Amino acid sequence: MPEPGLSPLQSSLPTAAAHFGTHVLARAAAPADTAPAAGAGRAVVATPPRPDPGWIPRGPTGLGTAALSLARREDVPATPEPTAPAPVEGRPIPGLYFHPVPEPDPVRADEVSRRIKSWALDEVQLYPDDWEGEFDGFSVGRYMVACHPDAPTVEHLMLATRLMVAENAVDDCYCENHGGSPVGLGGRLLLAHTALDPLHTTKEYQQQWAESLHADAPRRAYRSAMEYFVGQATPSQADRFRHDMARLHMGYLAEAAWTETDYVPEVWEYLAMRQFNNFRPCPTITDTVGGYELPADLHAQPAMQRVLALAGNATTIVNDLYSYTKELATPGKHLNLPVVLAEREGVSDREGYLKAVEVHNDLMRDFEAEAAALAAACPVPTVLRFLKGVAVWVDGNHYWHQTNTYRYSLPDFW
Ligand SMILES: CC(C)=CCC/C(C)=C(\C)COP(=O)(O)OP(=O)(O)O
Ligand SMILES: [Mg+2]
Repeated sequence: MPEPGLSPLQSSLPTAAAHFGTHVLARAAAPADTAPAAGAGRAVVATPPRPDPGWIPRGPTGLGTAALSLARREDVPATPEPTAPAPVEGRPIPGLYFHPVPEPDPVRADEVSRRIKSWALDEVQLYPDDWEGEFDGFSVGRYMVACHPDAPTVEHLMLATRLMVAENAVDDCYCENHGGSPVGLGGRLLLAHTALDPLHTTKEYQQQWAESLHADAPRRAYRSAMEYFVGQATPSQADRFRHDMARLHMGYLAEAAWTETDYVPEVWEYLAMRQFNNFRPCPTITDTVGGYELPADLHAQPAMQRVLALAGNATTIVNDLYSYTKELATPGKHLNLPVVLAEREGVSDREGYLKAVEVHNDLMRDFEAEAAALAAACPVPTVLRFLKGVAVWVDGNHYWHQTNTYRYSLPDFW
């Protein structure tokens, strides 16, 4: 049984780590530019964050071990005075089960914001001038710093940040409101997917393909972000990511097919589509961003796959809830869980929304229970750290949605 006040994951993971006792590597000193430690508060309602419980295995310490660790200090400019954390804006959805996170380190967030803008403008020519406000309003630096508090350096954070921006560019420009359309989407996605999973063909055609990767902003972004990622990830981490992205693209295609035929899926069908059109590619790179590797066979075990699916689903329904009013305001019917519930179960918009909150909460609780069970059954340090990384990503994702008042606002249902 979980201790009172702790989620099942919180209470079982330290136990599992303690089981490993002397095998767990000593904690490496956190770099000066790191955000608050990964032990975010894990209570149901907003409570002050807990300190790092200290059970997350870090890199080796001691004389001569610095070269073994990716967790080096880094050249992020120090602020002369400690910067007071910005107050959290935006209110959480009433009744939503979530865990508050420590305010992301503003120095890191600013540095990631600076580097990502320079990448977007100078390296991949991502957007025209008049999209700048929207790019800034996305606040991707704060997002990624909140989701990856254990990243050893800003460059590790940049791996996740470039991919996040590229993924959103593909969604916006191919599928949604920046010129996207369901018509012809399959062809566009397939060709963009080759920026992640390269074409191997004859010399004659290889060149044309290579040039195509520079033909539009989504492909330039995918190509470049993947090049950086592959430079840091192991081959199996890169392959894991490609698999998750193929899942994502399949989800986009199902959503587009339903839009084209005006089909409103049954609730379970919608949930199946949203399991693929999903944030999953983001938490599953937590080990690469953290500078370690969850071995492929441990990632592939069915219990881990279930945990990842549940985590991805909870994070994605969070998006459906926070983006509900934004999506209502777009032309045509935008599918999200509250809309599908209201239509398919014949309830009011408000009841559909409130039921979607319950679906989310059940997914979150299942995720936490399954993660705790896996941690107890397989208390390997990389498994424990990875599970923690996924849980922290889930919490950081909620934080970003709640606080991104530029992008999201809540409906008037309470
Ligand atoms: C970052 C990433 C892998 C995104 C893939 C899918 C995606 C864009 C989401 C899960 C977000 O959902 P949605 O398209 O509804 O986004 P907004 O509501 O427009 O923020
Ligand atoms: Mg949405």
